[in-house]
Amino acid sequence: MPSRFTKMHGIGNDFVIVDWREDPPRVPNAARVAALADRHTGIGFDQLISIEAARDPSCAFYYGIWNADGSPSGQCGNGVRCVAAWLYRDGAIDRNTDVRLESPSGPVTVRVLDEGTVVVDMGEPDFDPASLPLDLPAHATYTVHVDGEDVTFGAVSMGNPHGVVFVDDVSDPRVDRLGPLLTSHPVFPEGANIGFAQRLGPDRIRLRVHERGSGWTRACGTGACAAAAVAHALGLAAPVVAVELPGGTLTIEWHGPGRTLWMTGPAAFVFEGEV
Ligand SMILES: N[C@H](CCC[C@H](N)C(=O)O)C(=O)O
Repeated sequence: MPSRFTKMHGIGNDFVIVDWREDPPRVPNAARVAALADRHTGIGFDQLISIEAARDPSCAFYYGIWNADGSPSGQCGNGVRCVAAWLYRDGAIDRNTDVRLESPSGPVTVRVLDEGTVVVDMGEPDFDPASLPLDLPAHATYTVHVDGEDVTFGAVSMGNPHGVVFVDDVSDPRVDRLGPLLTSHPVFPEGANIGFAQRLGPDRIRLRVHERGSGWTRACGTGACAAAAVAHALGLAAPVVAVELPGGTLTIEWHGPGRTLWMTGPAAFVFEGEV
């Protein structure tokens, strides 16, 4: 990978952004990504994100996403806000203007409100187990046996797979135990990001997410979208929900099937670097 990078974060979910717009598409070496993600011996990040030339001519740019262990992801909600803020600061896109960007799982539309706030049309949440992928027949919720107990979750794809477990208290040690076990549970053949959601009211959810490939993160944008979508689908949430993650709060708006979902939140620059 080229040596220059920008360190950014979206409510504490941190990224190394690399500019590969002039380069042919490539897949970074997983071991190299994992070495750079190491917080003691590398740069440290939850996800590596590349900005590349669009492959879909209807989109302005493409972005690629790799987890801290080097595995690829189809989508990243906090990351796409950082990509939009990066492109705006670079002069490549305008503010208050809808711009289509191409993710590995298809297009999303971003609008930079100012350099630090971005709203994203994340597309329609997909509850089809086949597209998650989830190795169970379609249902509103699913129950699996994990570590001696039955755990019930809702599941949705936001371009990447999510399971959402409603709990009374996200700080319960049970959450710490179940996160890694569910992420790698055989019902998710490609793994999943697992959100533990505490409903604080119809318009407020507290959430912690154990991410596939990156572990516990301070925030997961697609996890916030997934929690709000599952809560709305189960009749537990209003269309506009504030999702409180350990690193900050995102606003998620979804009006139900046939509609796309909107995520609004911050994007922050940390430093420029070279390796
Ligand atoms: N942190 C990201 C999600 C990364 C998802 C990744 N862990 C996966 O393998 O799907 C977000 O803000 O949406």
